[in-house]
Amino acid sequence: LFQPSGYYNPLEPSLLQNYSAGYPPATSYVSHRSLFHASGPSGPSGPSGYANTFSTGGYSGAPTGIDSGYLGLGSAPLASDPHAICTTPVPHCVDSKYRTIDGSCNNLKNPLWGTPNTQYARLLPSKYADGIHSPPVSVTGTELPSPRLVSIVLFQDLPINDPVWTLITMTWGQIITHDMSMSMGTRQGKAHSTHCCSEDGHLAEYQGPTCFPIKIPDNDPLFGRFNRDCMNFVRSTTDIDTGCNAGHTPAEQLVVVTHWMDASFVYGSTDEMARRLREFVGGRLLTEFRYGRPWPPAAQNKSATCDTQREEEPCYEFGDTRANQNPQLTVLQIIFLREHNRVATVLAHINPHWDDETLYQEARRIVIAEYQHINYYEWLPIILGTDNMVKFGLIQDPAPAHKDYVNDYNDHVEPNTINEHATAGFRYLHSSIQGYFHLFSEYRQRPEVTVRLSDTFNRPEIIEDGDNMDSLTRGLSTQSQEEIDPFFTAEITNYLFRNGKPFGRDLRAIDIQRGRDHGLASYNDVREFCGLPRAYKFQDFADYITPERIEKLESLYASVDDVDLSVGGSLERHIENTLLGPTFLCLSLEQFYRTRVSDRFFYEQPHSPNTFTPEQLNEIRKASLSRLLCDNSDNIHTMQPKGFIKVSQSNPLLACNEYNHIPALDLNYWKDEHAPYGYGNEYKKK
Ligand code: HEM
Repeated sequence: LFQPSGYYNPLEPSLLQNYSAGYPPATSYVSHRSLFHASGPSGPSGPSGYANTFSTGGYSGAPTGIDSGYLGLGSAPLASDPHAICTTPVPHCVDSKYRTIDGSCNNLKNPLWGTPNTQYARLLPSKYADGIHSPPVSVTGTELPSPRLVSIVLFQDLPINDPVWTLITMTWGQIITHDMSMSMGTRQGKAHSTHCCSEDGHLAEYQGPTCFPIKIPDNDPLFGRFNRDCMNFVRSTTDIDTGCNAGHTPAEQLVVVTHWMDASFVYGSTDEMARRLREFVGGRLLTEFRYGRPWPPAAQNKSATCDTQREEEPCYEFGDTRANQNPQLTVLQIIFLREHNRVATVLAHINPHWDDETLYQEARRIVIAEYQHINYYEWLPIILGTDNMVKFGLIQDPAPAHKDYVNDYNDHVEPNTINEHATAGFRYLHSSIQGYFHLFSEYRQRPEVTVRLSDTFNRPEIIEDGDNMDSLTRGLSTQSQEEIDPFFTAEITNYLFRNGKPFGRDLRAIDIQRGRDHGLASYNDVREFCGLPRAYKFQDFADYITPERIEKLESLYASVDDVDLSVGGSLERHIENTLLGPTFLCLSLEQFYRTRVSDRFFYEQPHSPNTFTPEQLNEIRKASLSRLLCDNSDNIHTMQPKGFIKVSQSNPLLACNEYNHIPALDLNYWKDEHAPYGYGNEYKKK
C-alpha cells in the first residue's frame, strides 16, 4: 500500500490525456459498484429516469457497496518537515477497543486511511488547466467569470426563514463538516496571513506562488464604494507542496483533521492536541470554572484563532482550530465538551475503580456513539431524506430493533472525505446561515436580544455574558435556519470576518474559487456522473434549474462545460423530502454511505472490540439533540423533543425531566461487572 516514493494517483497520465475530450468513463476511476451507476455512468437518460434514482421512484439496483479503491492513499501525519509526510512508516496496529486519536488503525489493512494530512477522495478526475495544478480556464481558452461576479448575479441575499428546521440544523452541519474536513493551508476562522491584495484592495505587487486572488468586478455594489478590486484568496496546500508528488501527476489537496466521523472537533486529531485538552483526572477534558460554570480552557495562541479586542476576552482551545469562528458553533462545541465530562463523571460514580484513561476512553466512545446516532437518525434524514438513506444503505428499513446490530462494515471502502462533497456540495448549506441570530429566555416568546453575525466572528465573548450560554442555546433551537436555496445572507457574502471594518469577504465567491483551486470537475461532469443527462446547451440544464437562472448562467459562462460545480449544484431544484438538488444529493449520499460502512468502530457494528453490548446499544439509541441540550445547559428546563424541528403543537416545549418524551441514556449499563467486590455497588440502577 504505502510507497515511500510517493503514492498511487488515481489519474494515470494516459487517462489524463483523454480528459481534454471530456472525462473518461467514470468506470475507469470509480468502481462499477458505485451507488449512482445502476445503469452505467451515462445513467438513465432523461430527467424522469434520473429522478427515479431517488426516493420517489423505481430505482431497483439495491446498493451493493461502494469501493473507492482507486484512490490508493498512503500519506501520513505531517511532521515538522513537510517532506517527512511521505516517509512516515505505517504504524503497527493493535486491535484496540478504542479508536486512535488520529484515526490510524481503524482499517487494519490500510492503517493510514482516514488519518490527518492525507488526500481528499475524488469522484472524478481533476480539471486543472495544465493537468497538474494550474487553475482551470474556460473550455474556450478565456478566463472563467469572476467568482465575485457570479456571487452577485446568482446568490443574492433574500432572507426566507425555513418553516420547519431550527437554526441548530445549520450549526450541526458545520460541526459535522469540521469533524470530517479542513483543507490544509486554508484559514477557516481568521483572515489568512498571506496577502495577495494590497492593504487598499488592489493586486499586491508580489504574488506568492499560493496566491489566487478573486477579482472584484467594476461597480461592485459594496466593494466598489471602497474602490477595491481584489479579494484575498490563498490556494490550499497540495501533495506537490509537501513534496509527496513530484509534480508529474495532478495535485491533490490534503485534509488536516481525521476524515472519520469521530468527534475530532472535541478530542483533536493528533495525540499532542488530545493531551493538551485533557485534565488527566476522572477521564475529564480540561475546563475552567467561572461563576461556578465550566468553560473550555483558554486558547494557547489567542491571536491565531480569535479577533478579540481586549486582553480579558475569552478565546477557547478545542479539538478543532475553527471552534471560535462564530458563537453558535462555539456553543455547540461547549455542549459536547460538557457532555463528555458529564458522561465521564457518571461513569466514575458507577465504576470507581476505573482509572483516568479508562474513564476518558469510555466516555469518548459513548459521546462519539451518541453523536453518530444523532447524525444518522436525526440530522442526515433532514438533508438527504429518510427514504434515500434507506435506499442507498445509509440506514436500514425497517430500523434495527433496539438491541440489534447492523453488520455492514466493509474494509474495502475508503473513508476519505470527498473533495467534490466538501469543496462544493456541502458548502451549499452555507445558505442556511442566518445573518442575525436571536437569544431567547425560557419562555421563548420573542427574542430578548438579536445579534449581527459579522459582529461576532472569532469573538466568543458574548457566550459567557450573563446567562447567554442558555439564551443562545434556546435561540439555536427556537429560531429558524435560513431556507436552503440560492440565497445567501450578506453577512457572509459581504461581511465575512470583517473584524470591525465596513466590509469583509464573500464566502460564496470563496467557495467558487476554492472549487477552481482544487480543480474540481465541472457541474456538467458531476451531473452526468450522478446520472443526469449531460448538457450540450444551457437549456439542457432546465430539468432542474429555472429558465431565469439558466439565462443568468448563460450571461456569465462561455460554455455549459465551464459552469462551476459549486454554482450549478446550488441552483438545482431540490429532490422531494430533501434539502438538496440531485447532484449534491448524490455527492452527500455517497459520502455518508462511505463514512458509515468504512468505519470499523461505527457504533452499530457487531464484531469489533469496540462493540457495545445489546443493552448498551439500546441506550445509545436514546440519544437525541434535545437531550444533549437539556443535559448540558446551565438553566434550561424545557425543550421540544425534536430539537431540529421548530416548536409546534406536535413538538411542544416539555420539561427536560420528562424522560418518556426526551429519553436519557442509562449509563448503569456500563457498570463493569468485573469490578472488585463492593466497588460502586452503592450506585444502583434507576
Ligand atoms: C456561520 C457559519 C459558517 C461560517 C462563517 C462558515 C465559514 C466557512 C469558511 C470561512 C470556510 C473556508 C473557506 C475557504 O477558504 O475555502 C468554510 C468551509 C466549509 N464550510 Fe463553512 N461556514 C459556516 C457554516 C457552515 C455550514 C452550516 C456548513 C455545512 C452544513 C459548512 C460547510 C463547509 C464546508 C464543507 C467547508 C469546506 C471544509 C474543508 O474541506 O476545508 N459551513 N466555511
